[in-house]
Amino acid sequence: MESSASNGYYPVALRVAGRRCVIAGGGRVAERKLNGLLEAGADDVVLISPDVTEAIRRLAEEGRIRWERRTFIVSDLSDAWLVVAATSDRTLNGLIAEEADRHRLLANIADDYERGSYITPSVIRRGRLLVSVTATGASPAFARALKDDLEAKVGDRYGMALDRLDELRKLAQTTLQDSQMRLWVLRLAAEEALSKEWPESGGYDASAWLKHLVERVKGGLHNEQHG
Ligand SMILES: C[C@@]1(CC(=O)O)C2=NC(=C\c3[nH]c(c(CCC(=O)O)c3CC(=O)O)Cc3[nH]c(c(CC(=O)O)c3CCC(=O)O)/C=C3\N/C(=C\2)[C@@H](CCC(=O)O)[C@]3(C)CC(=O)O)/[C@H]1CCC(=O)O
Ligand SMILES: NC(=O)c1ccc[n+]([C@@H]2O[C@H](COP(=O)([O-])OP(=O)(O)OC[C@H]3O[C@@H](n4cnc5c(N)ncnc54)[C@H](O)[C@@H]3O)[C@@H](O)[C@H]2O)c1
Repeated sequence: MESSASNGYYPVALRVAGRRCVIAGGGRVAERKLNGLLEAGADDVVLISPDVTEAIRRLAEEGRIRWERRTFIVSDLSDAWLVVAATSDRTLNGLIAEEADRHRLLANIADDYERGSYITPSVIRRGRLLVSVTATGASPAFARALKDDLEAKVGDRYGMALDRLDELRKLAQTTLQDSQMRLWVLRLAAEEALSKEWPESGGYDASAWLKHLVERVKGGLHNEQHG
């Protein structure tokens, strides 16, 4: 198989805030998946397990999640949008996989990932930037090691650059009517932002940057026409 051939996974970034996420199980794996959901802004998490780790117990006490101290039942899926099956009961995890498909829910099955509809990548977050790495089940340890390696290369400055690009893009959308010009300007801005060392504070002016980019694009067009 060619290395570029499909590995059977379609990457997405999910908006979990305001959507019910149900976790079955309260061990080490459930805790890791829970932390991932909370980092992503999940605010309606129900975790069902007769016992939980210390960290999960604390999150429940703080009101960040709802912990139901009992065994999981299939009807727990009825209000769910996403489910994580992370119990030590293989039969139950398999049943959750089947029921999740019947209910058209996104499901992560921790002990048998091929039965679930999604797997969890290893992630780097820098403000608006989200880099996610997955070895699609071949080696979770490799996904983590590659993420650690990339982490050193993806600096905090990317987060700041994206805040500025966001501001610039909004300004360009309201002030540049010519869509071709807008496209060139935004592509050039992205290139500049990637290579630029931004000053930590001050010295940033979206209008001035936009003006400079428009001039660069016009300069390039001028050269193309006369070159
Ligand atoms: C990335 C990460 C995200 C997260 O969990 O948040 C994640 N596993 C992480 C760590 C990790 N997990 C395991 C080890 C031990 C070493 C090893 O086995 O390699 C380590 C390493 C460690 O702990 O350092 C054991 C393990 N994992 C799975 C199984 C069951 C199976 O294969 O069926 C078993 C065997 C259980 C057993 O033997 O009993 C399954 C999955 N684990 C996945 C994700 C999904 C695909 C990942 C991919 O390939 O990209 C997938 C398929 C489904 C899913 O869970 O979504 C997170 C690192 C987060 C970070 O730190 O950045
Ligand atoms: N996907 C991954 O990243 C990954 C990594 C390691 C292990 N695993 C697998 O994930 C599973 C969980 O691993 P762990 O280390 O968290 O195990 P664990 O034994 O620490 O935790 C299991 C949890 O399941 C709960 N549980 C058991 N039966 C239940 C039921 N009927 N209803 C609700 N909760 C129930 C227990 O109370 C406990 O909290 C195992 O099958 C393991 O092989 C997956």
